[in-house]
Amino acid sequence: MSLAQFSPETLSAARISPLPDSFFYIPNFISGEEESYILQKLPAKSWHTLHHRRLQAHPSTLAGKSHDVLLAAPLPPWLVSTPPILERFKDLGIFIGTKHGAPNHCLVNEYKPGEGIMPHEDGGAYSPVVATVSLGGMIVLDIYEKGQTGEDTQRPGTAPSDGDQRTSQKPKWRILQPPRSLLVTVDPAYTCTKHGIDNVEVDEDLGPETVANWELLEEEDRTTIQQNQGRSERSLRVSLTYRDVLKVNAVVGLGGRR
Ligand SMILES: O=C(O)CCC(=O)C(=O)O
Ligand SMILES: [Fe+2]
Repeated sequence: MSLAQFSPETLSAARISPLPDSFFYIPNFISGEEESYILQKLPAKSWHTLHHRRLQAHPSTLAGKSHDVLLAAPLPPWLVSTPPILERFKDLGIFIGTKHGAPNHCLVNEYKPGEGIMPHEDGGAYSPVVATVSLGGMIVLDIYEKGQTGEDTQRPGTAPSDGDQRTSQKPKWRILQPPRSLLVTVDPAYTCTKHGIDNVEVDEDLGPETVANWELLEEEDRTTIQQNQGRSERSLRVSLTYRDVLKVNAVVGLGGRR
C-alpha cells in the first residue's frame, strides 16, 4: 500500500472536530511492513514491567530530582529515520513550534488485553505536543476534561501511573486508535484534558455516536466494528509516544548536543 503524502493541510483536515482544540487523527501513518519492522526492533531488555503494562523510554528515562531532564542522546534510527517517521512529522508540521522543533524522547507502552493506563496528563516536562503512533491491536483512548477525574496529578516527566485503578468517572469522549494510525495532541487540549485507557478485554459500544474520530476512520475499520455490533477485541497493542523534553543536559563523554 502506498502511503499518503503529508503536508500541514493534511494535519488541519485531520482535526477531531467533536473534541476541544486540538486532537488530530491520521489513519495509515505507517505501512504494515514498517509496523512489523518497528515491533521486531523493540529491544527486549529495555522493558520496565509495570502492574498493568510494559514501558520503555528512548533514549533513556528522564533524570533529575523532578524527573524532567533528558540526558542528550539521539533517538534510535528505528524510531526516527527507518521508517522516516521524523520526516513525516516535519511534513505535517507537528513539532514546528516546540522548543527543539522535533521530538527528542519516545515512551513506548505495551498493553495486553485487559491492561490500560489510568487517566492522567503528560505534564510540564515536555513542550505541549504528543504524537502517538499505534502498532498491533486496536484500542480506545478515553478523554476526560481536567477536574473531571479528580485524581492522579502526575509528576512532570515521569511515566504515567499504572492502570490498576479504574476511575468512577465516564470519559467525556473516546478516540479509536487502530494500528498504524497517528494521534496528535497539542495545546490547549494537552493541558485542559486528561487521557487514559480502560483495562478491559473488549472495547464496546463503538459507533458514530460514541467515537469522536468516527468520521476520520478508514471505511474498513468502521465496517468491521459495525459487523461486530460495536465491539473491538483487544490484542497486544504498542504505542510510540513522541515528545519534546524541554530540559536537555549534555552528558560528558557521550558527545550529546544541547
Ligand atoms: O498508549 C497510549 O496511547 C497512551 C500512553 C500515554 O498516555 C503515555 O505514555 O503518556
Ligand atoms: Fe499520556
